[in-house]
Amino acid sequence: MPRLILASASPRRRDLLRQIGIVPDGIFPADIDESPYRGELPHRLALRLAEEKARAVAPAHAGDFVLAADTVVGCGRRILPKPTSEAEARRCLDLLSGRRHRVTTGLALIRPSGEMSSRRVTTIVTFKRLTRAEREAYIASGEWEGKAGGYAIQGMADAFVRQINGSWSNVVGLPLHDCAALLAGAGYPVWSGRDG
Ligand SMILES: Cc1cn([C@H]2C[C@H](O)[C@@H](COP(=O)(O)OP(=O)(O)OP(=O)(O)O)O2)c(=O)[nH]c1=O
Repeated sequence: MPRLILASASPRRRDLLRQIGIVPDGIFPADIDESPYRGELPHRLALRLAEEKARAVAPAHAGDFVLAADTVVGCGRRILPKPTSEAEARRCLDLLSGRRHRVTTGLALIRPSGEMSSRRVTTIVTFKRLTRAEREAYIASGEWEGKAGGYAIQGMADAFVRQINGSWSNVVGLPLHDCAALLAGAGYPVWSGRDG
C-alpha cells in the first residue's frame, strides 16, 4: 500500500480528507514563503503555492504520494490576506460585503515516481450586504483569524453566504471531488481496499 503524505498544517484539510475515508500516513507542513509576486493573479498564486508546498516536502518522502493545497480568496485581481488583526479582518469583510468573490484552491500531488499532477478549483461565493452589527459580531468571534479572506464558511460566516457556485469543500480548503479524482488518477487507491 503506497503511503500518503499530507503537506499541510491545516486541521480542516485533514478533516475533509477523513470525510471521504482518506487518512494520511504522515503530516508534514511545508514552510514556504506565501507572498504573491507583484501583479500575480489569485488563481495563479493558489496553484503556484500548492506546487511549491508539494515540492518542498517531497524530497524527504521519496516513493510516497505527497499532497499539498493552497487556498486563495480573490476579489477581481486583488488577493485578500489571511488577516492577523481585527482592522485587517474588517477591511476584508467590507470588501466582500454585498459582492461576489472567488475562492481558488490549488492542488498538487507528487506520485511515487516523482511526477507531479496539479489543478486548481474555483468557487464563486456571494456575500449578503453585511450590517455593522453582523460585521462586528463576526470580528468578535475571532473566527477570521488565519483564514484566507478573513472568514470561514465552515463557521458563522456561512450565514453571510447568499449564494455559492461550485464546491463548498473547496472554500474550506480542499475540493473533495477534484482531490479524489486527482488521487485516483495518479493511482492512489481511493476507493479500493476498504471492504476488508
Ligand atoms: C475562505 C476560507 C478559508 N479557510 C482557510 C483554509 C486554509 O487553512 C486557509 C488558507 O490558507 P492556506 O495557506 O491554504 O493553508 P494553511 O496555511 O491553513 O495550511 P498549509 O499551508 O500548511 O496547507 O484559510 C477556511 O478554513 N474557511 C474558509 O471559508
